[in-house]
Amino acid sequence: MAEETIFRKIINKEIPSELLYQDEFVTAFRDINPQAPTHILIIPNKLIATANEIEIEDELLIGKLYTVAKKLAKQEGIAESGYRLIMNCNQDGGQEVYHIHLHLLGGKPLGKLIS
Ligand SMILES: CCNC(=O)OC[C@H]1O[C@@H](n2cnc3c(=O)[nH]c(N)nc32)[C@H](O)[C@@H]1O
Repeated sequence: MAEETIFRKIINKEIPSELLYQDEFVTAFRDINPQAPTHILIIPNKLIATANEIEIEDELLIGKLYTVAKKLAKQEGIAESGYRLIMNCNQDGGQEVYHIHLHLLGGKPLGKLIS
C-alpha cells in the first residue's frame, strides 16, 4: 500500500493551505513554492502514488482533476490567456510528492516546454 504524504494533511485540513476547491473526490490548493503567478495543485482525495498507479476504475476521477482545473483557470482569469497542466511521474519526471497531483500553471507566458 502506498505511503501517505503531506497532502493527506492538506486534504484533512490538518495543516494550513489555501484550499481553493474541495469535494468528496478532489482537493485543490495553491502550491507552496509557486513557479508562476498562478500555481495550483489539483489532487484526488484518494491516494494514488504516481501516474503508473492510475487504474481503469480511476478514469472518471482523473477526468475530474481536469474539469476542476478548467473551473479554477476560469476563476483565476487565465482561461483565455492560457495555462499549463502538468503531472510529473517518478524521478525523471521530477515528482517530489508521491500522491498524484495536476499542476495548474499560468498568469505569464510559460514558453515552450519541449521545443
Ligand atoms: C516539483 C514538481 N514535482 C512535485 O512533486 O511537485 C510537488 C509540489 O508540491 C508542492 N508542495 C510540497 N509540499 C507542499 C505543502 O506542504 N503545501 C503546498 N501547498 N504545496 C506543497 C511543491 O512546491 C511542488 O511544487
